Order: sequence, then C-alpha cells, then structure tokens
Amino acid sequence: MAKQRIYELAKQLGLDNKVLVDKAKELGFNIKNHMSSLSDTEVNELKNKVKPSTPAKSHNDEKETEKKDNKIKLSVSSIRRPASQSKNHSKHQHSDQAKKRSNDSSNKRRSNRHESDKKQSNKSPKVNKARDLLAELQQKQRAEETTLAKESEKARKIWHEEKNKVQNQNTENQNSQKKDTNEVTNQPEEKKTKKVLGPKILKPSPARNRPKTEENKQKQNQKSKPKRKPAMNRTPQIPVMPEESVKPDSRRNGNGHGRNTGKPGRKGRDNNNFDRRNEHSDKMERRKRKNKHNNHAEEVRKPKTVRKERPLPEVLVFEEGMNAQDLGKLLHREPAEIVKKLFMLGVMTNQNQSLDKDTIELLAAEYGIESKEKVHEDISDIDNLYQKEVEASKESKHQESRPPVVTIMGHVDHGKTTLLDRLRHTNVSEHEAGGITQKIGAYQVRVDDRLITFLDTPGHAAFSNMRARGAEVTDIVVLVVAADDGVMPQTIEAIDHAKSAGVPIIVAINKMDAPGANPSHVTEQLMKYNLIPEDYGGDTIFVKISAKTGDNVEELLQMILLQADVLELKADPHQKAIGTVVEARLSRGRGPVADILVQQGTLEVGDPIVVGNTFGRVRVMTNDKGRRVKKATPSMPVEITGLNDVPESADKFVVFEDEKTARAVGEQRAQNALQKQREKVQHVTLDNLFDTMKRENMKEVGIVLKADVQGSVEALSQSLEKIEVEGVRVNIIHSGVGAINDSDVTLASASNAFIIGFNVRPTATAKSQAESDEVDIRSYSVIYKAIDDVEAAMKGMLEPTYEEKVTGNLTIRETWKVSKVGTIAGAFVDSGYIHRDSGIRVIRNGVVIYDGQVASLKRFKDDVKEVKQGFDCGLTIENYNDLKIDDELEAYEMQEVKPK
Ligand SMILES: Nc1nc2c(ncn2[C@@H]2O[C@H](COP(=O)(O)OP(=O)(O)OP(=O)(O)O)[C@@H](O)[C@H]2O)c(=O)[nH]1
Repeated sequence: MAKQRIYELAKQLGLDNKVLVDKAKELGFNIKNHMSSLSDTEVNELKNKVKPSTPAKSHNDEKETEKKDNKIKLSVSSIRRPASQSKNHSKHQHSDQAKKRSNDSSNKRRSNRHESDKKQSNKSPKVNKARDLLAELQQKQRAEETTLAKESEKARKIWHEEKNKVQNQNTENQNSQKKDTNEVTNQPEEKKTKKVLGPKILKPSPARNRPKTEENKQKQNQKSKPKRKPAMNRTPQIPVMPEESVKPDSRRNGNGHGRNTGKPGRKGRDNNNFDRRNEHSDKMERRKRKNKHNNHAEEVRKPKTVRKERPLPEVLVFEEGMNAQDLGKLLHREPAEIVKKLFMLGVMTNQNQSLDKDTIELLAAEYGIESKEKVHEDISDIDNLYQKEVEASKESKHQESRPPVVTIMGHVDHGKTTLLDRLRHTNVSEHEAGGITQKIGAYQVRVDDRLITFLDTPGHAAFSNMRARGAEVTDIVVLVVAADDGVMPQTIEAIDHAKSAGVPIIVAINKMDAPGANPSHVTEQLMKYNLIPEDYGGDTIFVKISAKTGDNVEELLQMILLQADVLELKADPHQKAIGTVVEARLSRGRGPVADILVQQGTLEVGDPIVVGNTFGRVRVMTNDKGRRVKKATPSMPVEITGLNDVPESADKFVVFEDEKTARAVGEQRAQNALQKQREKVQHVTLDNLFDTMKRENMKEVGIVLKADVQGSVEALSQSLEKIEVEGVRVNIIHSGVGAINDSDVTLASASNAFIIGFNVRPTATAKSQAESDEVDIRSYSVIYKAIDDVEAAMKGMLEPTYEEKVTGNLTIRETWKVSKVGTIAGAFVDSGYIHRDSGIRVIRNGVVIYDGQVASLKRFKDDVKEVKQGFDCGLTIENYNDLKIDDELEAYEMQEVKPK
C-alpha cells in the first residue's frame, strides 16, 4: 500500500495538520511536518489515536475550537513572552515529551529513522527538490526567529540597564525602602520582563504610598486595628511596599505628588493639572506676599489705634427690646463681649437679637452695675409736662413770692364789672353789648407796690363753664353779692365752684350805697353756705363795698393781699414757663391771639411754645395795659401772637427747648384732637346704639356757630344745646373763632344747617356763596337774642302745616303736539306768576279736569324758573296731554304755616 502524507490524512480526518503532526510525534513517528508521509501501520495507529476523541461528525467544531485555542494561545504568548523564550519553552516542552517517550521507543525510532532516510534518499528527484526547498524555507524561518530573539534580548537588556539605574538612584534617596528596592532589583529577569511586557496588572493605588498625615495615620490605624496581632508578637513594622510602589518617584511626575494609574493619558492630564495648580499656587503666593507687603506698608503708615477702654456707667438705663449692640454702646463695650457675657450667663443670642428686661438686668448685675428701665414720656401730653413743672417749682430753691390771681364771681348785675372798672379806673361796662361781660379779661392792679391779678369772669349762667375754668388758675375768689339783692342762684353756683377748686372766698357785699342794701341779711344767707364772717367766729373775710362810689374798695384790696400772704403764693421765675390760656381769638391783622396767664417760670418773646393743640413762637407779647413787653413773670396776664391756630380757653401752655420739638408736639396734639373728634362722631357701640337710634328719629337743627372769642363759642353752644323743644334738638355741626368764611357756608349747605355768627360777620365771598346756596346766616351781638331765635326756629320745625296758595292764572292760546314730548301749551299769564315747580290745575268750562305738576316751563326756547303776569310761556304738564285752546290753568304752591 502506498504511503499517505499527513496533510492528506488530516484532510481525510478533518483535522488540522498541526494537530495530526503533534499526534504523530507523540506516537514517536519519524516525521517533520505535515508533508511527511506515513506508512499504513502508522496511518492506522494514528487514526486509532485520533478517532476515539474526535468523532467524525464533530470534526468541524473541534477544528474551530482548536483554531481558537491556538489563536488565543499564540496571541497571549506573543505578548507575554519574547519569541526566543517561547521557542525555548517549546523546546523544553518538546524535549520533556521526548524524554518521556525515549524509554520505550528510542531504539525503535532510531531504526525507523534510518529506514526512512534510506527510503527518502531513494525517492524521485521531484521529491528531493521539494524536500530541499522545504529545508531551505525552514532554515530561513529559523534564521528570522534567531534574529528576532536577539533583537528582543538586546532591547530587554537596555531596558533593564535603564531601570536599574533609576532604581539605584531611588535606593540611595530612600533608605527606608532600600531593602525592598534591592529585593526587586534582584528579581529574576524573566519575572521583570514578564511584568513589563505582560498585560496591565492593577496596581496598588499610589495614594497609599503618600506620606502619612496624622489624620491618615489615625484612619489607617482604625481600619487596621481589628487585624492587628497582639503587640507582643508584632515584629517591627517595615512597610512592605507593593511591587510597583517601590519605584514611586519615577512614576510620580517627578514631584512625588499626584495619582499615577499607569495610563499615559491620565499621566498627561495629571501633569497638566499639576502644572496649573502649581501656577495657581504661585500666583497665590505672589499675591500673599504683595498683600503682606502692602499691609506692612499700611502698618508703617498708620500705627494701630488701640481702643480706649471706657469705664462702665454707674447705672444702665435701658429699654426693653434692646440688643447686644445697643447695650454695647451704653456699656462702652464691644457687642461681641456682650454676647459672650450673655453666653456665659446661659443666654444664647446674637448681636441683633432683642433682649427682654430680665436678661438686661442680669447682664447689668454681671457687670456689677445698677440697671434702670427707661420710662417713655409722651411729650405730646403737655398736661403731664405742665404738672411736672408745677411739682418741680414746689421743690425749687429759687421760689419767689408771686401776685395772687383773683377771680370775681357773682350773680348777674351784682356789680362785678363795675368793681373791676373801679379797680382799673376804666369804664368797661358802658361798651359791653347788651350790658353783659362777654369775655374773660385779666388785669393787674398795683396796691402798695404789690400786684394783684384779676380775672373778670362773667356772671351770666351761660358762662358758668368759663367761670369754672377761671377758678382753676385762681388763688382767691371775690364773691360779689349785691346788698340789695342777696344770694341768687349764680351766687350759690359760684360758691360751689370756688369750694370744689379749694379756693378761699372773700365776700364783697356790694351796692352798700343802694337804698335797699341789707348786708346782714346777705351775711345770714351766706352763712347757710358755710361762709361765716370772722365776727361770727368764722374765717371768711367779709367786706362791705360800693363799686359805684369806691367805698371800701381799698380795704378789699388789702384783704386780698392779706389772704395772699396767708396762702404764701410762690413761683420759680427761672424754670420753663407754663401757664393757662384765659382767652383766645382770631385777629384780622395779627392772626391767632391768646390771652394767657403765666403761672410758673418766665415767658419770653421768641420762646417756642405749645398751646393746647396749637404751637408757635411767641412773636409779640402785650400786657393788660396794651404795652409791649419782652418778659412775662409768674401771675402776669399777657396777650401773645405767633401761634399757628387759635387755642381754646383754659388750654395749658408749655415752653419747649426748640421750635422743632414744639412743632412736632403741636402737630401730634392737633392730630390726636382730630382723631378724637372723629371717633366722637363716628363711634357707635352697643352701649349707645339705642340712643343713636333714638337720635335718628329725632329732628335736628343743624347750626354752624362762629364767634369772636372762644368763650362766647362755648357759652353759646352750651346754651343752644340746652334748648328743649319736643322731638327736636340742636346739633352744633361746627363751631369756631373768627369771621364766617366760605368753608362754613359750604359745610352748612352740605349739612342743611344755618349759620349763627356772634359778634362776627361773613366775609364778602362767604356772603355771596351763602346767597347762591340759600344758606341762612344770622348775626347776633347779644347771646339771649340768638338763643330765642333758634328756639323759635325749632318750634317752626315741629310738624309744619302747609296750605295751598294760588300764585297765578293762565290761558292756553295755542297747542302743539310733539312726538315723545306730548302736548305743549302756549299760554299767557293773566295774573300772578307760574313757577317751574308749581302745581297746576286744568280748568275747562269752570270744571277742574286735571290736577298735577308743571313738567317744563319755557320762554321761547329757554327753560325758565318763573314766568310773571303779562308774558307768554310754553309749558307741559306731567302725564297729561289733553290740553286745548282756551283751557284755563291755575298755578299754585303749598306754603308752610308756622305754628302759633
Ligand atoms: N348803686 C350801685 N349800683 C351799682 C354798684 N355796682 C354796680 N352797680 C350797677 O349795677 C349794674 C350792673 O353792674 P355790672 O358791673 O355790669 O354788673 P356785672 O355783675 O358785671 O354784670 P354782668 O356783667 O352781667 O355779670 C350797673 O348798672 C351798675 O351801675 C354799686 O356799688 N352801687
């Protein structure tokens, strides 16, 4: 049988040539490659060897797998090993296998080889040629392999030399790592080569090799704690570096920092980052140095100011809600210190947090000082300021005697004004309208170089309120009782007022010259009111005088001074001036004018002043004789100008440090007063709801009241409001001092009220406005006249009755029918007049056929109010169009009939 070549057999078996060659070699056949031929025996033997493990049907799969395996092996080995090494390795393997087999088949093979050689030499020249070619190819292959191996060996040597150089350098630098470095450098070449050429191996992070900070050390210790062996067994720890970590510097970008992952890309990036970082840090460094330099320069220029430690205040006057900053200012300490102190006291706060009273007190105690809460003063409460000044004067060491302020009281016509006239040597009563004193006057009388201030209060009942106010500033009341008239109602009222004010009374029994004078009777009457003369064991001074003749007036003055001495009246002229308004009015040329009585201190021209709800600066000051003065001492009545508004009588006044404050206070008070007034008008509660409803059903007479002085306004308004007419009451819508002006008319018109002017007249514009608005203005100079008129008007309002009054007769002369308007009658006024609002009756043949209202009234094309006798007019009647020529028209009005 012919010999078969291995590749043929491989093809037949569906195996790779190499596999078959290997198998054949395993069996010890004398073959070289897949071209080698096999004998039949060898073929069979090889088939047997291959067959069991390689079933025919899976040949392809196996082939594939083998191919893959071979490829992988080759690829891996080509990377991992140098060619020569791989060759050696295969040689070794080959030799091992040969050794194994050599024992059992060496002789046999040797003989076979000889045989085959012989056989081959005997072959055809073609075969020999092919063999030679093959041999030649093999030689070439071997030569190439040898060259490659030499080159790789050379390259490896160079690499090792380089590496060793670097390692040696590092070894010198890093003594602690010396040992390990040496170990690594002494490692076998194969291993090292393997490392370099082999696939990437994940290396321990260089981070672990960083110099250990304290923190890192701690962390590492914590981590390694459970793994630690007992201390006794521990050997001195030499850090065993991982293989790669022994050459860290060569991998750390030359600076020992940064992470090296072994990737060139990342290396590069790290380098760049690092460079940038370096650059940045350099800049920072430069900047720092520069700043240092600058700071230093500043330090040189400006020596540091050391804050002076100011002493703590004796008392911490605080307000609740202050914060650490506020308290820091008061205590002359840094707010941070305050916060710290509070923290120590257990109060967690910041500099801006409001603190309560207790905390602030605690803080003061911590500093060892007293604390006092600041009491808020409402400077707009001038009554309070006034009272404070009064109290201050009582404790003042600069008190001086002051003139007594005397008020003369008594019943009407008992001679009060005559007495004052006598005292002032002027005749006031003759000029008084209606013979009644209408104003509070204040005068000073000199008696033996001593002064007595008199307030002339009117005796009429309507002025009782003013009298009571007069008593407030009064030290002594002189009660005038006519000897021929005796005690009257207002005498008793005066006694009550004086007593309630705690003011001592001196009784002046007047009109001793009158024929019916009976002083003992008067004395008896007064004793009923606990006014007991000294003669009767009492302490009331009785003086019998005649104001008319002047008898005993001097003695009365002496008695007043005596009483003043008993009272020891004193004041401090050096303190801030306070006092009371006696009277106020609006002067046309001078503006608001106020008669005031200085009670404490000294008022000077130019003083910023708040008077009631007004304020200003004292511009001109005039005394009771009409002379200008610059100063007003205690108990001195003066008239002042310079206020921004007219104050009310009995208002308090207080002088302020500056005009700004005075203005602020005055404005605040005016605003408060306005608010109060509004609340008074608008406020309706459950308590007053019934009253309000009741008032809604009542008819009201609205009055706008204007007078020359505030006292008259008050007196008149009180009298008017007292008028009682069943079902009707007076409502004073507005009252004030000064002429009747436009706004008064507007207000009266809007409120359907009329205006009463007392001693004042309307301005020209107000007069014309009143006429156009049909507002009634009544002017009076005597109070009771005004009261009587109002009373009559009020009676007129009670259920007024109306009666018809025919005002005119007309005859229709023409009619026109206009669509949308109706019938227009052209009529002639035969008698009287027709008004636009007239009622109208249509009379035809003596019979009233319609009674209605005029709808429109015209003359030619113009609407008119009224058409009088002798004129033509055009008219329409509401809801009636059946108008015919010669119809008679009767115009009429419903007129109010006053109750009798
Ligand atoms: N015979 C006599 N008549 C006097 C005396 N005093 C006043 N009269 C008169 O009494 C009247 C009233 O005097 P007045 O001084 O106006 O009285 P009044 O108390 O001021 O009156 P009112 O201002 O209304 O409060 C006048 O006619 C005086 O002339 C007096 O001493 N003797």
